[in-house]
Amino acid sequence: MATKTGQQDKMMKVEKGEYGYVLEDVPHLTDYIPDLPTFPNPLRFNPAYSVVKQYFVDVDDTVPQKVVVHKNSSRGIHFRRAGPRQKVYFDSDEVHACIVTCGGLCPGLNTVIREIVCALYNMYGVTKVLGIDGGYRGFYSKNTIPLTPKIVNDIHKRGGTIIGTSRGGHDTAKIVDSIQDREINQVYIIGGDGTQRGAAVIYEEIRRRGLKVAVAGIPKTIDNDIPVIDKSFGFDTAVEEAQRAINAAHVEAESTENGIGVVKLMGRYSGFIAMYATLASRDVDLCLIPESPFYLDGEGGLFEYVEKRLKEDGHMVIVIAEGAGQELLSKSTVHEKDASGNKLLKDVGLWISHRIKDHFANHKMAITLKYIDPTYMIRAIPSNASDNVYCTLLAQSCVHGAMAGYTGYTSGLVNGRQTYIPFNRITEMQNKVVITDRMWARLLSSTNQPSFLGPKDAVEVKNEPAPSSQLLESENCNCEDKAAK
Ligand SMILES: Nc1ncnc2c1ncn2[C@@H]1O[C@H](COP(=O)(O)OP(=O)(O)O)[C@@H](O)[C@H]1O
Ligand SMILES: O=P(O)(O)OC[C@H]1O[C@](O)(COP(=O)(O)O)[C@@H](O)[C@@H]1O
Ligand SMILES: [Mg+2]
Repeated sequence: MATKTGQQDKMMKVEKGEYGYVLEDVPHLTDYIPDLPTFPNPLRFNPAYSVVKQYFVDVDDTVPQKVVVHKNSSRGIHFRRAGPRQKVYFDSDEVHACIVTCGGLCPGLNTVIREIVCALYNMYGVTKVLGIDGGYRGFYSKNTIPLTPKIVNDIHKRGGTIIGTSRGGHDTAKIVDSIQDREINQVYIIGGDGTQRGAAVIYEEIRRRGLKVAVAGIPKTIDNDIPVIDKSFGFDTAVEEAQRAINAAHVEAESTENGIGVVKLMGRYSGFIAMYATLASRDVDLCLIPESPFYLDGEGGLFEYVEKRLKEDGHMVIVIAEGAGQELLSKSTVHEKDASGNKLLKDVGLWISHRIKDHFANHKMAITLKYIDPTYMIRAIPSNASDNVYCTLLAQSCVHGAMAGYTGYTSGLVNGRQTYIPFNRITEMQNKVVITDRMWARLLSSTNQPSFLGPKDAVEVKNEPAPSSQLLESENCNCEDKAAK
């Protein structure tokens, strides 16, 4: 995985305070363009917002990364609180914004686009907003789409992204040339870990050229593998939609003798969708994710467990994340890659279905197995009600930040508060299910599945340093170690 570039290291803004307080701050246009003029925030006169007490965020407001503390804990890492500021660094007439969506689809993309456009128009009186057609490469190879509140009015009811998306094709110099040529001064970039890495280098190049252009990211991925943030938008919608496939698998399985329903869900490197869909459903007997290796044959293996379940219940449901068990499918360490450099996966759902069928055929036990692959159906849909609200807050926070002159940040929810997070914190690692955490233990206890760990493996896994995961209890978060450094 790519990590911090030398440039990013140099540009990190870290401020320390009393009792171990650390602010991992985001860049501001005035860091490299001194004496920029400021303007009073037009929201002062907005009838909807002017009645709110303390509507503007205090310049010193920050949000802690870790909220579970002990009496003597140090205060730890904080991020700048998102929201409107008293002063803005762009005159409304001067703003020329653009929006781009990159990477795989995710429910809520259209809602985020809609709400960025509406926030710019309705809150800040901005009237020039462009959609970049088809992801990063659209900056230099395609036409743009003018975006107005009228054009985006109904788009949140549709899946996908009205401005298109793509993988690959990131040429930083050409993208920044295009931003300069079109006189764009606010760039809103919606995408996952790859996209945010791309945004970080675009920001660096813009800063190198000394341009007054704010670069703001909004994290997107249904895999929910972006670190630091509580969860990514669209994740809830995807988990909800996955229930339909699991229900179908359960109905098919329990309607026949020794019925097995297998459902494959997305999750390239992390099993959050599979884990949450399983926990929500209660009909799942076995959930397999990339973070938890498993084996098929012998004592404590998958076949033994399937046989036990069939003998006890007469049917079972298996949920498998697409990235699970890839090492069993192919011993090769050379993988095909997509245009963005992501590993292309083999179909583990089909593979496991065949292996289970072969096993029971060899053991002369009749089973009926149905394999359901709803992969793209759970992401090519509009976002649900709660994701819609979440997308709105993310989009508005992102716009407030750019208007206030912040740049080089991703907007994200941290412990229920909107924040601005420096790009490097989003791109330096990936969020994963922690299999020594309580959430995975809850799953094991709800499915009754084996952990596939012998006593020796269990001790080893327990002793491994735990990666940080915002969806999980914070004692497994390694943020404190970082703050202490
Ligand atoms: N390390 C990187 N540096 C610059 N651009 C990148 C990097 N990784 C990915 N990108 C660009 O980001 C875009 C989306 O990346 P991708 O991995 O497909 O999706 P996601 O952002 O959802 O993870 C692509 O256009 C890709 O070229
Ligand atoms: O077929 P595609 O479009 O490459 O998408 C497949 C991948 O997209 C994802 O849904 C999410 O990936 P990104 O977050 O990188 O966009 C993965 O779970 C899945 O492996
Ligand atoms: Mg990705």
